Amino acid sequence: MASLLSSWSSNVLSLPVDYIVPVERRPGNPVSISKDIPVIDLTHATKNDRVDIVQQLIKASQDFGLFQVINHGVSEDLMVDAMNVGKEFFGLPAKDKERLCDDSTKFGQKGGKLYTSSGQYSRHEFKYWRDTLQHHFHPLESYISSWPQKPTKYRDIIGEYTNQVRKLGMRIMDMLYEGLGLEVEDIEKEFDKYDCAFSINHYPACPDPGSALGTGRHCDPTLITLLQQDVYGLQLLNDGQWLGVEPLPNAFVVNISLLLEVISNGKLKSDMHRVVTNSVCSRTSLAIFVSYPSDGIIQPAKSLISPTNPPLYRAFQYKDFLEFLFANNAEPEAAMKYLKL
Ligand SMILES: O=C(O)CCC(=O)C(=O)O
Ligand SMILES: [Fe+2]
Repeated sequence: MASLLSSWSSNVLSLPVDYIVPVERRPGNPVSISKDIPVIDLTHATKNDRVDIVQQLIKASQDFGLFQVINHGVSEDLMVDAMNVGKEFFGLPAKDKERLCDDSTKFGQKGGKLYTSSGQYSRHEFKYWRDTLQHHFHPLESYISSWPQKPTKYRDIIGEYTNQVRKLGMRIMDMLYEGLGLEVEDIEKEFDKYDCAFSINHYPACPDPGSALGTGRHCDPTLITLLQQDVYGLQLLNDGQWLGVEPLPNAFVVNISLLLEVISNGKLKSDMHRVVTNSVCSRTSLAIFVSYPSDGIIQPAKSLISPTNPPLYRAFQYKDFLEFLFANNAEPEAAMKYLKL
């Protein structure tokens, strides 16, 4: 297993050659922060304004495949604590982290992963400038004992954070289904079937941001992803143009992901995004991925299909799709070819 970037990157003055991205994949001209990406206030989402908010969510999902939400109900203090604990984790001495990179630890056996660059380190022709800690969290009692023990507050804070953000994800899914006209009897029951994962991504300051990437362009293979970010770096491809996603205090970025594009039969679009680095400071992001269990069958919702609205995507078992993505380096074009009829 390759050594974590956060254990050595502060000792290098120039970008190691295996991190140099081919010219056509480099960040290119500076991308400015877009003021067009919708920021949706959920304050009154349970009251009279709900219909209006649902419409805003659907429109943003169609126009950008990405939006931000504010006044979402997740405690702001908790957001600060979770971000701090994520930073502290990557600031730990190398020996405390590298232990978790070994799959044979309790952490690895429970499906937790700590890796550098991407889950496919050895297969990539170049490396990404990032480290990631990822693990499951629901139901909490099944996973918490395998989570990192350092920082000492990690389990308490991330346990409560994932619980609250999962609930927010559930509310957003509920509203998106409502906007699509999909009947879901009991979102809480439905959501209990959903598989959720949590990631902390850490992108140290980079000696040559123009030649490197934090995360390559991709669409998430989930239903939705909720993301908290502290420093600029996330970019969204919209109408062939990269747009910068503004880091807003106390906001969550919500990505519409591939499974929701399929279920909505293309009514909602998954967004393609990437992460660029900077030379001044590190960047940390916290992500909650909401998706199906791997044995689930994904297909366009029956109620959205009619003779005039034929299915545009095929039915597939989620785990087959994940295997396909793995074999194809998560290339967005290959993913679309797999999904579309
Ligand atoms: O760090 C970010 O802002 C985004 C990371 C990401 O796209 C992912 O983990 O899927
Ligand atoms: Fe992503």
